[in-house]
Amino acid sequence: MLEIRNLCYQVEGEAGEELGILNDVSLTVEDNQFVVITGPNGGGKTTLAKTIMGLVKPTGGSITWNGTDITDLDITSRARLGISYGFQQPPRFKGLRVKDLLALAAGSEKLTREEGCQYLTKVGLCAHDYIDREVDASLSGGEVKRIEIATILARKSGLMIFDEPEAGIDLWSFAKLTETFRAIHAKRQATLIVISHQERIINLADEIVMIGDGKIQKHGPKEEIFPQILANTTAGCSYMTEGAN
Ligand SMILES: Nc1ncnc2c1ncn2[C@@H]1O[C@H](COP(=O)(O)OP(=O)(O)OP(=O)(O)O)[C@@H](O)[C@H]1O
Repeated sequence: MLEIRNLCYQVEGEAGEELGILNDVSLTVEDNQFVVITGPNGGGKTTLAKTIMGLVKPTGGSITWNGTDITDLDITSRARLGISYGFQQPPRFKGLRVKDLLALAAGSEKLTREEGCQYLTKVGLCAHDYIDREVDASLSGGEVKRIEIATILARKSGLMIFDEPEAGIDLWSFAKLTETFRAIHAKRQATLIVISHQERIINLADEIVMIGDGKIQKHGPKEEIFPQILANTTAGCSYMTEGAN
């Protein structure tokens, strides 16, 4: 179980003022739940994901994973406890091949070529074309992104966090990816936290968390929250509700 209590992340603005990026965020995610975090741009979604992963150090509050307080643990220690994060803009590693990256992710388990290929297939990549390729600048953004998602799957983490996995991915690969998320969830293999604006991903969720202005604006079962979000997309904007005229 993931327990986030009163999490705050404040930074100093250009004029020396305090900016609250996350403001008193509390959230409990039960094991093997599929939670989608959504909300307006700049609301604080990525920052929240990064605090869970250990890439951003909160200025207040606590994060507990399966009873262990991980608030002050570094990213490596959190990864050892089974927490994985997929970047919005994944890094590339010169000299490393896709199969090496997947084997590194799988850790102590020996990863066969066939298993490596299966992970690539799950993210919509034609496995035999990619397994021996170097993870360098010759790969497109969408290819790198899918390879990174494949490494997260190979890690078999207890908590997988994906930041906008749909970004830069074509429709066919996206369909394959949503099917992979659905299958992980159906087998209750991991807790999934996915930052997304995509209806197809939101539809897979057990729960939706809507974040705006660094706060949780809404949180509840998909059946309850999703209709509210859809109804609110035009609220407050007279141009969208009344037309341009
Ligand atoms: N270190 C920082 N210093 C100043 N501002 C920051 C810092 N980190 C984040 N922000 C600001 O905090 C806000 C939240 O950023 P974050 O990336 O978490 O939003 P998001 O909800 O993931 O947005 P998007 O949907 O556009 O990806 C943004 O306005 C961002 O510019």
